[in-house]
Amino acid sequence: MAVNGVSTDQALLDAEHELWRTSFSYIKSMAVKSALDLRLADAIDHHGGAATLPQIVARVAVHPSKVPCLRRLMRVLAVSGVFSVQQHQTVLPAAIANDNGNGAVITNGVGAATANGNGTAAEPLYALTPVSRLLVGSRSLASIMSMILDPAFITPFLGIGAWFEHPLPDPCIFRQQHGVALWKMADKDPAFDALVNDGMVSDSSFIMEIAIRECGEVFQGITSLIDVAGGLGAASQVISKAFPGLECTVMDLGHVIAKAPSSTAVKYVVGDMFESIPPADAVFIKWVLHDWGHKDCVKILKNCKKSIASGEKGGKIIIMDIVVGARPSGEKHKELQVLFDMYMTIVDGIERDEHEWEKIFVEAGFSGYKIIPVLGFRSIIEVYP
Ligand SMILES: C[S@@+](CC[C@H](N)C(=O)[O-])C[C@H]1O[C@@H](n2cnc3c(N)ncnc32)[C@H](O)[C@@H]1O
Repeated sequence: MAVNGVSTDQALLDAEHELWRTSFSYIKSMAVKSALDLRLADAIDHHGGAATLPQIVARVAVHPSKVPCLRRLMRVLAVSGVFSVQQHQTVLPAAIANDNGNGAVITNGVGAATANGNGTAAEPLYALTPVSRLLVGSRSLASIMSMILDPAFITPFLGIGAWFEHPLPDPCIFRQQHGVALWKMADKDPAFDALVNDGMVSDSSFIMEIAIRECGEVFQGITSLIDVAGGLGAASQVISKAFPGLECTVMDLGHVIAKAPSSTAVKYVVGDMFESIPPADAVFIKWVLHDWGHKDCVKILKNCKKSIASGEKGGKIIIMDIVVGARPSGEKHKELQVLFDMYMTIVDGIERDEHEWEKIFVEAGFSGYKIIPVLGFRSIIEVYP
């Protein structure tokens, strides 16, 4: 707060606090990355969803010399809401119990325990929260988070200041950093390809089950669906299970389709969405258009329109992507949507508001659209020819 135009000390300290918090946000990201690398959530899950530090240490690959530091990592993850922490009475080894009988904090090698003088101590108990529950089990988001936090995806952002300052020839910061476009790198480097594809599978497996529950009606009444740039087809696998009568085909680049699962109800075809898209009643296109600029999106959607023109029923495009500010939950998700928009500079992509989407649809020759904002920070958009 300012008094006569001069900030009070409290206002200065509050502002300093915010500046540090924002500048230190990357420590939270790196703590999540450590949790993923060490599989901390799995270790806690193994103990029924809550575990002491010694129990966690017994299940993760932490070097003994780093064990004392793990408590500090757990504390960051706890203040970030990834885990919760409670005190838990534990019987102390005799040497420790005798060492300190006055309730002072002592360290037993893996964390801080408070001795209470009767041979027991309050040992922190770390528990899974709704956030870390998303990192365990069959619908885990661990792979997509590992992808986002991989050095290949982080390092381009270290040069973002210079990217803004200079008229660099390349609008794409990934290519600027790595000398090759993301999808080209995926083609050439199998480990990177697996990182991307597995990440996408984890995201699709998670969000598509919710999509089917929240707005499954968008897939009703169509008999064939082409999942454009569908990766390894996790989204189509979920759709196909929910609608067994619906013939689902995934189209993607050759190096992706080569790794697609075989013997499933879903078909896979190699194709380039900038060239042509096989005919179907409806096109599904998830988390693709935000990778591309306006002109490229118009081109892709024109090809989508040609695909459904030859289909018999349905005749629509089903887009899953962010619509920045889409109501009713626009304000709640605005921060994440804006962060995503900045993030998409990695491939010279963009997150669009309704107006920007509409311009693309009109230019691609579509007559109408409907935004269904029921997927958290993302929406489904139905687009009609
Ligand atoms: C962000 S991923 C999305 C994958 C999938 N739709 C999902 O959400 O899980 C983008 C996909 O676009 C594919 N892709 C890139 N360029 C393509 C092109 N020209 N034609 C077809 N697919 C392409 C990539 O191989 C990758 O699988």
